[in-house]
Amino acid sequence: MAKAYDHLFKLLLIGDSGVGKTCLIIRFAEDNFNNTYISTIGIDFKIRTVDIEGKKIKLQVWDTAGQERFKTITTAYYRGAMGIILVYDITDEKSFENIQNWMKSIKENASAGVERLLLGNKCDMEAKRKVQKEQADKLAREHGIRFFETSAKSSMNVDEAFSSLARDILLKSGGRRSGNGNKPPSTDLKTCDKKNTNKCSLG
Ligand SMILES: Nc1nc2c(ncn2[C@@H]2O[C@H](COP(=O)(O)OP(=O)(O)OP(=O)(O)O)[C@@H](O)[C@H]2O)c(=O)[nH]1
Repeated sequence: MAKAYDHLFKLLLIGDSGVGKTCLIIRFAEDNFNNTYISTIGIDFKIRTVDIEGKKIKLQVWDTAGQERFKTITTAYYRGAMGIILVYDITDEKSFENIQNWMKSIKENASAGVERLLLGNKCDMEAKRKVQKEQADKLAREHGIRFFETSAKSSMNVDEAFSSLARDILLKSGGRRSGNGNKPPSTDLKTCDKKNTNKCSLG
């Protein structure tokens, strides 16, 4: 049987607790949104295959817990990631200030040359905005990475952000990556149950 995809890319979302990492992944993978907040415990992933430059790219998107107490578990997953998405909440200045710490954590734990992307989430909450777009634009420029403002709630820029990261990885790899390159700790596991558990089942 023909392979259902040309490339498998592993992406990882990091950022403070509550910025909307899980919601962004759910919007991207399932086109859904829930206002209820259940903090992620440990790590989880979802899958969606997208078409980029005529190639079928299977994206395995890993969700990390933002809480400090899970740091040892979550940083162990940085190494196998081909792309890391740093998320802050545009209504929460502290989550933006902490991006510098998350950048440092990437430097310490991820593979050299990992593609990075900055997202300012919850851009549907304009009235509560604390972080100006220009500040984030500047930070992204300083680090030489792309930046989008997104809303997991309204869908704004969610597909665009994931696709742009996947495209950058594809271009960087020259389309040479095989399906099982950079294997993450549980890449042979196909499904994970919902948030709040870190249990995966064999696919
Ligand atoms: N208005 C609005 N609310 C959002 C958006 N994204 C997430 N939220 C809300 O923010 C809260 C936290 O979202 P999560 O996705 O669970 O946050 P997280 O970053 O995964 O948090 P941890 O698992 O603790 O690291 C939830 O109540 C969501 O409904 C968004 O784009 N707009």
